[in-house]
Amino acid sequence: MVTVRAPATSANLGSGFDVFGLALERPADVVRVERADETTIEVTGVGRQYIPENPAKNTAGVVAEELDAPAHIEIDKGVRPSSGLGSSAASAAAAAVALNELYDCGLTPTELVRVAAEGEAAVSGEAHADNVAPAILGGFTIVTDEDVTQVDASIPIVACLPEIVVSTRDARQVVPQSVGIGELVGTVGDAATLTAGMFRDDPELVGKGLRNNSLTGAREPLIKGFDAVRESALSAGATGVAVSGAGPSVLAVCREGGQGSVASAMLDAFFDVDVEARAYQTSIGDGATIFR
Ligand SMILES: Nc1ncnc2c1ncn2[C@@H]1O[C@H](COP(=O)(O)OP(=O)(O)OP(=O)(O)O)[C@@H](O)[C@H]1O
Ligand SMILES: N[C@@H](CCO)C(=O)O
Repeated sequence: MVTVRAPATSANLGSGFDVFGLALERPADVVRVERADETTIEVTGVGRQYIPENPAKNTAGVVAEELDAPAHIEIDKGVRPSSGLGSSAASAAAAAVALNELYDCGLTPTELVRVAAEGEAAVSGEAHADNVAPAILGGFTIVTDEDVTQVDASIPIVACLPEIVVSTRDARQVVPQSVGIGELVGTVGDAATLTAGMFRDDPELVGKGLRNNSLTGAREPLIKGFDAVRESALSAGATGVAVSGAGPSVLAVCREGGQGSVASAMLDAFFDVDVEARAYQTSIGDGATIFR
């Protein structure tokens, strides 16, 4: 039996649609695998009623099929599904790392990212790896068709999750299919600024890189109260705010020790538009961890 904890993640970060991702210290999924003749899945924890136990429809089951590693898989969900915090990716990442260990497959962490991305494809229709990469590798990650690059980074974060459901599949429909040259130039500038900030552990630069972006910004209207929540977070000291992944979570980058006031400002702003929410005061953290 092997048990793995894989963290929640936040993808896109404004300027890095389908490219950037970061691991959060919390929340996380815990997945336990045991060898079996055929794959079965049991789900407990937050939002379990929305998660299929049919292995063909669960990201962890798809990973078991990809690795040809049948197992009884117990998933304890800490990351709410359809949260924008990489819920489906946390299970896929934890299952990939756990099954690689259980069956001694010998895959490298980067190879496991590609396997876990197939689990994501089963639920969102496309094998984007921007959540599974940080869920496995930790820190800040940059995913392209050819490569996965990981950078250790330490930045304070608030991830505010409202009681709204946005599915990744639906949120991908609102992203524009093309952008103009001016927008492209701005996006490259923001992405480069954010990346420099990650290397320097500099919340000011990372926050600047989250600036409003026409691709990921197209999702803001799907989140009731988004503009007010962003303004409140910035007034409370956040250096930048963006939709987390496909939403509805809202990510705020904070200065050292600034998470408390930013979290409470974001919760108040959601409350003012009658939306219940919870805020994780966290920071960029480690990837999947095996418990022996
Ligand atoms: N193990 C799993 N954990 C969570 N959701 C799963 C799992 N397997 C399948 N799903 C399905 O995936 C969907 C949730 O994935 P989705 O990508 O929409 O949310 P998310 O992972 O929280 O968001 P994002 O990718 O934007 O961060 C739900 O429909 C859920 O039923
Ligand atoms: N890059 C993905 C992340 C969500 O899974 C998207 O924004 O659709």
